[in-house]
Amino acid sequence: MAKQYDVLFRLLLLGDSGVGKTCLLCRFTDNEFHSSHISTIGVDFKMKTLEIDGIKVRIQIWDTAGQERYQTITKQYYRRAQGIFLVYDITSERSFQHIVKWASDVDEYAPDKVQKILVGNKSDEEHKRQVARTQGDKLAKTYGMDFFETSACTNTNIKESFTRLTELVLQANRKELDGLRTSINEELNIADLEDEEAQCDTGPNSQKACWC
Ligand SMILES: Nc1nc2c(ncn2[C@@H]2O[C@H](COP(=O)(O)OP(=O)(O)OP(=O)(O)O)[C@@H](O)[C@H]2O)c(=O)[nH]1
Repeated sequence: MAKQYDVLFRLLLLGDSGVGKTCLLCRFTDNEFHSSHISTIGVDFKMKTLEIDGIKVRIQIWDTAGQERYQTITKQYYRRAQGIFLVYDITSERSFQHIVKWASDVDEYAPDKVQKILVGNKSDEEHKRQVARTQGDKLAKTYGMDFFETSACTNTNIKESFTRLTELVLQANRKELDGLRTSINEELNIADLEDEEAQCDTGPNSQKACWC
């Protein structure tokens, strides 16, 4: 049976309760949007496979509870993440201010190599905006992160932001990736040889054409 994926990465969604982490995930994996807010309890995850540069990347995306009371549990998931979304809600100045706290938790608990991007969600709610796009841009630059304004509601920049973080994780794991490419190529070469051998064995002029 063909391999379903070449590499597996873990991504984590962090941010205050209600910024839309679960909705971002549901939109990305199932193309669904729920208007009700049912707070995540602890952590939950969903999977999706993306193909980047010919590599099938399986991503396991962990959705964490934004509520303070679950922080002890959720922090245990930081250290196994290769990529992190820091999410705020563009209609909540408070959720934007808290990004500093989320980022400092990431510095403390996640691996040094972890890749991060900043996401300002609910961009469809322009009339309620409290955080200017330039503020998001500026903060992202301070941290050296990419920045996306998204809407899980209108499906804006969802695929783009998940793909971008996955690309960054792939780049950061380039060494392992090159090893993977070699083994993929070796597998392909072996498969080619096997095909050739099969043709030699079964071809009509196998005695004449075959050198093996
Ligand atoms: N208008 C709008 N509403 C959104 C968007 N994303 C999420 N919401 C709404 O915001 C509320 C909270 O969304 P959730 O995805 O449950 O938030 P969360 O960050 O996972 O919350 P916790 O699990 O408590 O940490 C829900 O009522 C969603 O429908 C969006 O892009 N636009």
